[in-house]
Amino acid sequence: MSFKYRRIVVKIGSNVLTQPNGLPDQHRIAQLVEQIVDIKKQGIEVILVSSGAVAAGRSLITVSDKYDAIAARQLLASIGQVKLINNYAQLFEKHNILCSQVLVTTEDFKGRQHYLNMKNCLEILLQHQVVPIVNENDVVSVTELMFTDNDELAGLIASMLNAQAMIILTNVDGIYTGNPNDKDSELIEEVGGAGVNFASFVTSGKSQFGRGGMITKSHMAQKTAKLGIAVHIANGTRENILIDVLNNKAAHTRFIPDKTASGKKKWLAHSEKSATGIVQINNGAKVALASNKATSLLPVGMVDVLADFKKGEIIKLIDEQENVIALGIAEYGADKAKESIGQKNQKPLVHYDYLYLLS
Ligand SMILES: Nc1ncnc2c1ncn2[C@@H]1O[C@H](COP(=O)(O)OP(=O)(O)O)[C@@H](O)[C@H]1O
Ligand SMILES: N[C@@H](CCC(=O)OP(=O)(O)O)C(=O)O
Repeated sequence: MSFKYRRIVVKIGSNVLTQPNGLPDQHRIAQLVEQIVDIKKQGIEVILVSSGAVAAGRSLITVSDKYDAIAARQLLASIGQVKLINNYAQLFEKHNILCSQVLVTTEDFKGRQHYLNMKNCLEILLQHQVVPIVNENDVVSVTELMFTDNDELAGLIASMLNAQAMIILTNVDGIYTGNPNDKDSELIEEVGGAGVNFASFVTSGKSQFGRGGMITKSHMAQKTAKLGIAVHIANGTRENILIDVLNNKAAHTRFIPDKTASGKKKWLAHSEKSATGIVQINNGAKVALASNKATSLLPVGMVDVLADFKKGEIIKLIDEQENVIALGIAEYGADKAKESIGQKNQKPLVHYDYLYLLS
């Protein structure tokens, strides 16, 4: 059996692109480009999310310890991104394929209009047979503006573009039941549904040049699969890995996708950082929202408005224990919401179509 996808996001981690001595692994990068070209020839659209700017920068310049970590990262990424993208451009050119550079920050995903601008940009590149190569704009994104890592960015891009699958290439075969170097650890080949507690067996250890580690990768994979996108975590250091994953011939970890969520719900799923308002709901409302029925949030289930919001803004719904349980778009502003707290027969504050449950 092979997986039939029309559009995929491929994320390549720094370790896959870099040799242990810190220099770019030209041979491997060339082989990955060749596989992407083959996949494109099969009529599958590919968006590449590539890490490696900081690692490439490190191979070109030495930064003294006296500079703070953020400044050093800005310097390395600014120099390294040029090398990284040049490398890709030359390799794709050999196959008469154009690639493009798309550098983003978390700000580019906030606000529906900005989000749609970004989506249009990537769509027009794909319509012109270009391979977009996306990376975080590490030069300007500092601390609070940063993505957790490029796995988060890849999940956002896959959701934004309604991809059917996301392939995350790292330096191990997938998620193991323990430390991957431990002989008792086994590769988990399939993850279905929510509720797996990755923290119980995935250690916080990272590969030499990685940023997030396997825990954030697992959470992001689970979140993405919940939106209806299949996620494959596989070993990018193995020959022919992309083709083998698509033909289901490589041992790796696959997250089985849920039912496909709508575009609005996919956007909401990644919008927690853009939420303005906070509304507390009672237990009855929490149970009703979590049921399989398409339920909107009615004022009768509201307990309090803890942070103000305007009509059309994203709000967080929290339960009585103050856990965030959902994100939604407010049908009206905080003033009107406060007036209708606990009342029956009122217009829903969040319509089901604009509601995303976090668990
Ligand atoms: N249970 C586990 N299964 C697989 N990898 C794990 C596990 N626990 C920790 N890891 C570590 O996670 C690393 C991969 O994550 P990361 O460093 O973020 O890679 P990348 O640079 O590809 O994003 C592996 O090299 C491995 O050392
Ligand atoms: N944007 C950074 C990479 C950040 C990142 O998430 O790295 P990785 O964990 O190797 O995927 C860079 O290009 O160096």
